Amino acid sequence: MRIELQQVTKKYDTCVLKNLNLLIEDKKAVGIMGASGCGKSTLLRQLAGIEFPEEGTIKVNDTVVNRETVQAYQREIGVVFQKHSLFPHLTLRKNILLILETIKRVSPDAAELKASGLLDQFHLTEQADKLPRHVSGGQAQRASIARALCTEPELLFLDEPTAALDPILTGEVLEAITELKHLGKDCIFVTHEIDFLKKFADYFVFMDEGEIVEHGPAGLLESPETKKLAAFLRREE
Ligand SMILES: Nc1ncnc2c1ncn2[C@@H]1O[C@H](COP(=O)(O)OP(=O)(O)OP(=O)(O)O)[C@@H](O)[C@H]1O
Repeated sequence: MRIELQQVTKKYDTCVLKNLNLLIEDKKAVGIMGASGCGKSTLLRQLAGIEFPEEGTIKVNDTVVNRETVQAYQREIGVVFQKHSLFPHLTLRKNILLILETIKRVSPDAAELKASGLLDQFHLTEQADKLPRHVSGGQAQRASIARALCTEPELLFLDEPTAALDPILTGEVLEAITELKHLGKDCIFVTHEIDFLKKFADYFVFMDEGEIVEHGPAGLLESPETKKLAAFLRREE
């Protein structure tokens, strides 16, 4: 994937992203890390076109992400949030079928086949016909990942997908995320799971108070240049 940020500024009550500049090329899995409240999820939302910055330009692969391009762009990406975003009144299977039939406009038979394949891949066959509230948080989150994949996006955004889970379910979901790599999907991943990130990501972005303090490939975590990143990594150990 290729990500380019030029002078990106996002304000709510205060300035949350402060003049971000970044160029990442030819990476498969980018991890965004930093202390709570530093702006990681806000950056991810701008990259996914869920919100737009007040200033600056965001380019992901060949698309300048803005209000004009966002509709087509969002058909090409998948997003998984902290808490699963499944429709509560639909079974796991129907959550996937709905997306396939309405967004991808595939025939009911083809949709059934695709949904069953994805549910099987994420070890959810036994839960396929249950409602989200009748499965575990980890299973629901795995179903969210399966649903995000059903439109066959090349690029997936994951915003702390394990934040709401206990350690066992976290392990389960992280395993499912590892699958994404085998599937050849590009991922942009916000997480507190630094150990997992070390194994998963091939590029790291470290943020602090709305700024990108350091970014680079794996060596970044072994020999941080700034005291801020060194301190952050010590705290996370
Ligand atoms: N919709 C919003 N309206 C107002 N302020 C917001 C909004 N979303 C985020 N913020 C504020 O922006 C700052 C950055 O939040 P963000 O969620 O991006 O941080 P984060 O690094 O992802 O944090 P965490 O790791 O705790 O999820 C915080 O101070 C937060 O309170």
